[in-house]
Amino acid sequence: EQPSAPSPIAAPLRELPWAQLNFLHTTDVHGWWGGHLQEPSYSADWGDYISFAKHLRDRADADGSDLLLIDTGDRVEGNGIYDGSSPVGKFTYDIAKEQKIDLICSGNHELYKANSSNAEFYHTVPNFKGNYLASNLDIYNPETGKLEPLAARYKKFTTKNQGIRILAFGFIFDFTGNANNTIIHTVEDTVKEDWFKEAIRDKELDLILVFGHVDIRSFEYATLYSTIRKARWDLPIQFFGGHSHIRDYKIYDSKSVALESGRYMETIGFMSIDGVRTGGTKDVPVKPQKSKMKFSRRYLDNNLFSLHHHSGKDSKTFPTERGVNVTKTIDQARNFLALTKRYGCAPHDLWVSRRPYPHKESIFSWLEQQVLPQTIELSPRIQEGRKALVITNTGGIRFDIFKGPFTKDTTFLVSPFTSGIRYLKDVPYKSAKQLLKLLNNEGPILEMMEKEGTWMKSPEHVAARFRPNMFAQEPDAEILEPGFPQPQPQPQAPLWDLGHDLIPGYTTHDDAGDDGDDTLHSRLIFYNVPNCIQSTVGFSSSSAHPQSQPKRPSSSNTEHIEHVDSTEDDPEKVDVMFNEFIQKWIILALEYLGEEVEEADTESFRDGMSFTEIMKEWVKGHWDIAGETCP
Ligand SMILES: O=c1ccn([C@@H]2O[C@H](COP(=O)(O)O)[C@@H](O)[C@H]2O)c(=O)[nH]1
Repeated sequence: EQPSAPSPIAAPLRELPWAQLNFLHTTDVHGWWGGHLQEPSYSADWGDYISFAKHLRDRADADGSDLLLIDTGDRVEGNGIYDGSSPVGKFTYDIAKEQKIDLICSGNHELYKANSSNAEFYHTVPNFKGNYLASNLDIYNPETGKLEPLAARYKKFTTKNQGIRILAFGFIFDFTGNANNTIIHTVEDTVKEDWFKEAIRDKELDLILVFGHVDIRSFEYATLYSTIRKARWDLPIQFFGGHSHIRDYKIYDSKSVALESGRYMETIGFMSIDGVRTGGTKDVPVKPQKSKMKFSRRYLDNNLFSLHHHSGKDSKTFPTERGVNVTKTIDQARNFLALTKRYGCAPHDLWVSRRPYPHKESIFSWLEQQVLPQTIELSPRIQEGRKALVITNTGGIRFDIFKGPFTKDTTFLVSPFTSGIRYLKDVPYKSAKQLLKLLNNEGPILEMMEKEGTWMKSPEHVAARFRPNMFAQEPDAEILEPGFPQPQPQPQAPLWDLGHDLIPGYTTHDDAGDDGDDTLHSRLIFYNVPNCIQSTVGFSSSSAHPQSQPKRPSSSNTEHIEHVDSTEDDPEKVDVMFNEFIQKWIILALEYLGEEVEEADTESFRDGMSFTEIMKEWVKGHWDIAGETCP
């Protein structure tokens, strides 16, 4: 782990369900190679993961089983190690490649910008030569300009010890927000391709493995499952997914399941299968597929207490030379980038999902009530007496702020993106004031987003559309102030009786039940958030816009353009300001409201200064307590 990482706290653990064929799975790492330096439960780093995988590979070699490592994309954007270097990603590729990953693919974050997809072409694909798959992804070759698959469409291989013959595909969901140097073929189109149909008809197969940057409860995986199952009624099909940043496990049928392994190096997913047919090796005879196969999953908290336990090692025997070197490389990169440089001191925690919105400890309430209005009120147009509505998407905010030092690192963890704020001058207020509802509630904009698969919320929150019980019910307004709902102790399995005080953390409920997490935790409550929040700037406090602080985000189908109360102080026109990332949706929504606006009418705020920089400036100006100690 990194030198400043907090030590993990001992906790009751469930064992690894080790079997004939085993997998370790990472997804949505988003550059968190250094692990979590403020959270003991997730404080192991990529170097530790390298040591851990080595021990498990040795175990497989010793008992004749197999172990495969999988990563399902979104390795970039979300941490100073990636976003804080110039050019971005300077250290990322060399760190990532030190792990021996058997199957790897791209996520959407590798594809938002041409420079990151080209970096896949130049770095990740060759670094994982033969293991990178791109079943539905093409790139315009930056050397020749020709469109070609980013990597092989599929791969057939035989496992080292058991001789299991595996056909693997590496997909990305039907993403449409990519830069124009890549092309994504929809999954529906891809399964109709001759090469796909031929590949799955291969008779010399023991298992089909579909991994991808795809929500395991999505239409895309449902399509892949039904297509393959129709062709191969009895073959095991193992899915690995990602993108929605959650721990989840789906059972398709008795021979097909899917695992999703969280986000940000918080979780290492473990999966095992027993009863797979073996093609035979010199040590293992040909064995038929068992009529009753066994699939098991475990979500490991990524900390050294867990990793030592599951590898049967201790602090002396765990670190491998390669792992230690990678830990050092990460530390050197962090130092080079001065990620611990302090910009201010956060007076208390601010949460993305662990408090409802609005709430005094919601990161969105902080942005809405402090950062955005206090920044934008200084702009010349507001100083001249104009008013503005400032709208930003909640998905641009990626992580919590903990009480204490707010560093360069924190800046990128919270807001890694480069988009700035843009504005439309003098929009009729009668339309502008309807915007937030249109962006947040069901209606034409949400229908279009669903169709396109582009979202304004964070992936965790988007995932809730397939998982209706994911979030706590909206609490009543009364309980929001002055305190907040306390996590309830959860009745637990017998390990609870060992007398441990359980640490709050993931308590995953999935298709196999409640026993997937390796660490027994007390339950954390998560709350849903709207797509967008809005600040009002330049309004007198008595005429503050009614929608700036929704009491309860509404989900009614008819409310998206309902009448919003007018007051006498209503201006005739306001500036509509918004995060550049949602410009398309702002324009569409205004058009829907009857305004004639187009991209060319928008202007950049403060010469395109990124929202990330804006937040950093605010922290320096408001939370800087030079000389004072910061807890
Ligand atoms: O420039 C950007 C890029 C993305 N977002 C937000 O992130 C999600 C996608 O996140 P994943 O990790 O891929 O699931 C997207 O829906 C946006 O909400 C952004 O705000 N700005």
